[in-house]
Amino acid sequence: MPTMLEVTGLNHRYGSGDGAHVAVKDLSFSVDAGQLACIVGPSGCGKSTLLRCIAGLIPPTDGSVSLHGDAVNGVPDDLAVVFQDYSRSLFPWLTVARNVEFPLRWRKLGKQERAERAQEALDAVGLSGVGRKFPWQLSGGMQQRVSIARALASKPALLIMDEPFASVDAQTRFELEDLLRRVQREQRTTILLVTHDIDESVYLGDRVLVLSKSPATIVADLPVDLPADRDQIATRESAKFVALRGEVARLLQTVPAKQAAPEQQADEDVATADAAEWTATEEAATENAGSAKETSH
Ligand SMILES: Nc1ncnc2c1ncn2[C@@H]1O[C@H](COP(=O)(O)OP(=O)(O)OP(=O)(O)O)[C@@H](O)[C@H]1O
Repeated sequence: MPTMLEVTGLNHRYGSGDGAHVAVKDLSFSVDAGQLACIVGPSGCGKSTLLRCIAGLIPPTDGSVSLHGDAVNGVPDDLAVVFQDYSRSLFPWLTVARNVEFPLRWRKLGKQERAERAQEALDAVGLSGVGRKFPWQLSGGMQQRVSIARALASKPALLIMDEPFASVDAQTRFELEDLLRRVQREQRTTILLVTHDIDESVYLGDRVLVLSKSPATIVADLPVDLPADRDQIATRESAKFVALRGEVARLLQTVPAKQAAPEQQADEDVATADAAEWTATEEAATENAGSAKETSH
């Protein structure tokens, strides 16, 4: 598969002098066309900064980003972003169909084609009949589907997602994860998705990039060797899934420490506690599996 995204020697520093904060350090990776790469890292490590640099929203202090071989300087036309907060990303005064069509206004497309593209995107996310409603008439999960439809309607070369399912309930989250994997495979969309959720990164990803504590750098790039067809119950119970999520948790638990501001250290402690909890769960699961095997003998 050709390379869609290439990040080379990326650095980003906020401010200068004594008050400077290095958020991203010497970060390099690439994503192949059609791949879904998940990024997981401790809270405050620099994930959003990395995404902003990749999306061309802020220029990196050093290093480069290229999309299908073209250097990114400013937001590329063929890039779409889905944020966590769907309620602030949709226009409440526009219908769902108009929201989905909105970014297409800057494309050289006729009115009819814009409407067709919007309908196709709504069909793809299972919202065929709601084009005439307003976002506030929909549930949170449906609103996030509209955001995804809007991103897909522009047929982006790269879809960037920043914690897209963090604001919905667990059941809706599962549905949206399955929807995303289905749409990604059907449309061969290249996706870079940031999540705090270790399980989600393994369930969704073709690979998982694990970041260090701040400043963000890559500590591991793990291929997810799970079948392409995933199931919320069977996949999460499989030995491969449990092993991978344990590996990610361990990596997050042992990422190198650094001098952190007290409030940032508190956030990092929460992320590390989460990772420790997963490792403990995994050990318990492994022990249970072991005793189950022993019992069956
Ligand atoms: N505009 C800014 N000016 C100065 N410092 C900033 C700015 N934006 C972010 N930072 C700092 O850069 C570091 C990384 O922030 P960033 O938001 O990229 O992390 P994150 O991993 O996305 O955080 P979270 O997991 O909480 O979403 C943090 O210490 C943050 O305080």
